[in-house]
Amino acid sequence: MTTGLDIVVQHRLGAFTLDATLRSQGGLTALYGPSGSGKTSLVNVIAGLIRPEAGHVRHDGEALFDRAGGVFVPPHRRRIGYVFQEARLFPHLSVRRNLLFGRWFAPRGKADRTDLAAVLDLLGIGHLLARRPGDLSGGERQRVAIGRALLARPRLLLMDEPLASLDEARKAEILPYIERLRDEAGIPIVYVSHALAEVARLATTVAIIEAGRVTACGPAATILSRLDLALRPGSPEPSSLIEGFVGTVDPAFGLTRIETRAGAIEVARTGLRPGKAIRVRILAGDVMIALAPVAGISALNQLHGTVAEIAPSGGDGSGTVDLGIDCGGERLAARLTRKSLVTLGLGLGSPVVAIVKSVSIETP
Ligand SMILES: Nc1ncnc2c1ncn2[C@@H]1O[C@H](COP(=O)(O)OP(=O)(O)OP(=O)(O)O)[C@@H](O)[C@H]1O
Repeated sequence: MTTGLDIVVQHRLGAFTLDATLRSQGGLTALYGPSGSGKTSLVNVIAGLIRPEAGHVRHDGEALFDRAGGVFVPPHRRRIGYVFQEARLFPHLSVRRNLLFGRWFAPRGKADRTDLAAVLDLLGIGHLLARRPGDLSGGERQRVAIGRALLARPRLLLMDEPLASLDEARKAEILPYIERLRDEAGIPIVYVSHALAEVARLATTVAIIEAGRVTACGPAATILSRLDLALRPGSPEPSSLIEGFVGTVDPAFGLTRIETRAGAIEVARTGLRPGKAIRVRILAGDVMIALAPVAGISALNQLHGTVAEIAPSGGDGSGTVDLGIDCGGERLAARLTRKSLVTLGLGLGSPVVAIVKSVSIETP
């Protein structure tokens, strides 16, 4: 029997197409991607809230959905717990009754008192039983919502940005409980997030979702080392992903201006809708560093910034270094030789001009 999740789905939602393949083995699988990339849709497919046009969803070898085989297990029969962004507790019920409501859905005879005690202990919510949701902090409410889902004895737990509505302090408070859940409860978790730090901390497996497709999926360490949203010094080929929107188009030269916090970036592309949110990727090896703007050069894009990070790109003794350059709040990765670093006299805080040789568009 194949264990874990095995998903191949195609489904249209208006103008959006979900066309995703995902396989993961237990632990915590993070679905990571920008807003609107299809994370929630994929979770809804797993939960059975969306019936895809084609494909299959299998869990531990059992088909929950199989278009060709005519299988569709309804959501309430899937034994899948779902924790949303906001806790969705019943405001008029105590924490205890909210929790027991979850247990009501557990398969008969399987839930007993030990379950409740174990869940209270796991999530540190034993002292809250008599309170009502309105008297809890956001983090406590979320812990109760997780507890309610667990008490239904799910085979799989779906968590869709469960920390998104919490401030930094509350997030920090709840993260250790999610780690415990991952390590101790033995229930596989599918966890949606667009926060890299959260994914890096929690994920066993990472699936990157972009424009409805899973563009990378594998062990967290492998995928995160390829992830370039944050500069990752020492990775094989660091790059930067910069968010912006489509500005003016110059049809005469076939160029489009992308407005970003790092400054305007011209790309050799037309046909992009003005105002559309877009991301550009710049490979570290495509960035040259100068101490002042350079005239008489073919590169169109020169971004002003300061050196915020310097790290050797290979092991010690490597001839190259990776720089993290802060350009108006965006982080640009640049790879240059150690000799250039010394010749230019660069150190942390040095003002520089990043000359960008090539740019690719990430979200067409
Ligand atoms: N019922 C629907 N009809 C038409 N379009 C839809 C429908 N549901 C979702 N979409 C579109 O599908 C795309 C993916 O939405 P989804 O909520 O899955 O993204 P997401 O990655 O979870 O985003 P976020 O991080 O903002 O929650 C979006 O462009 C959304 O507008």
